[in-house]
Amino acid sequence: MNIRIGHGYDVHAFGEGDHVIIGGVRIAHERGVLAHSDGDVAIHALCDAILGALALGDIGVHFPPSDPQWKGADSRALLRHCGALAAARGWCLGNADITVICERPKIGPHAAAMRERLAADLGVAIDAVSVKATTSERLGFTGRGEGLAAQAVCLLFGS
Ligand SMILES: Nc1ccn([C@@H]2O[C@H](COP(=O)(O)O)[C@@H](O)[C@H]2O)c(=O)n1
Ligand SMILES: C[C@@]1(CO)OP(=O)(O)OP(=O)(O)OC[C@H]1O
Repeated sequence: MNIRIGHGYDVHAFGEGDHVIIGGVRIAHERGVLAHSDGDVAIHALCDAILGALALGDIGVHFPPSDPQWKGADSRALLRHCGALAAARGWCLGNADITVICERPKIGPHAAAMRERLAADLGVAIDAVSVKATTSERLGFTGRGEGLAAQAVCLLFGS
């Protein structure tokens, strides 16, 4: 069996707004995020992990921020596209593990819904997708509440 590993990282600064979208879940919040798309930091990191495992460049190559097509884009559609790129090359997702880094919002209450949506978009069982969170103990830009960050790793397997 062949296996591939991929890693992704993304950041979005907070801006005006009353909600954020993380892991495909809309969460009421006193700030929004600055983004060309819906600014889903967890999905962007996961897309980059999948693209990295495939050695197909990064999310900006496939969905350029300069392209009006992606303005306000639903990141779940981008994730489905990345999953399809893997499937077309004979790769299946073994598992993915995402860590969201922020003081707020709290991710824990939403993690199950995120896992469900991400697993559905990638056509895998929910136990193949993990969503975790950590603060950065008030240190750095996430600690100061200036934005959201996320890291993701994934394993692909193929015959
Ligand atoms: N945005 C966040 C951050 C953290 N959590 C949960 O709280 C736990 C403790 O966080 P520490 O940074 O103090 O280690 C963490 O393990 C998460 O379960 C969260 O839900 N949302
Ligand atoms: C998906 C895209 C499309 O503009 O979303 P953005 O909101 O620009 O987010 P970022 O993570 O900075 O870069 C990825 C982009 O390709």
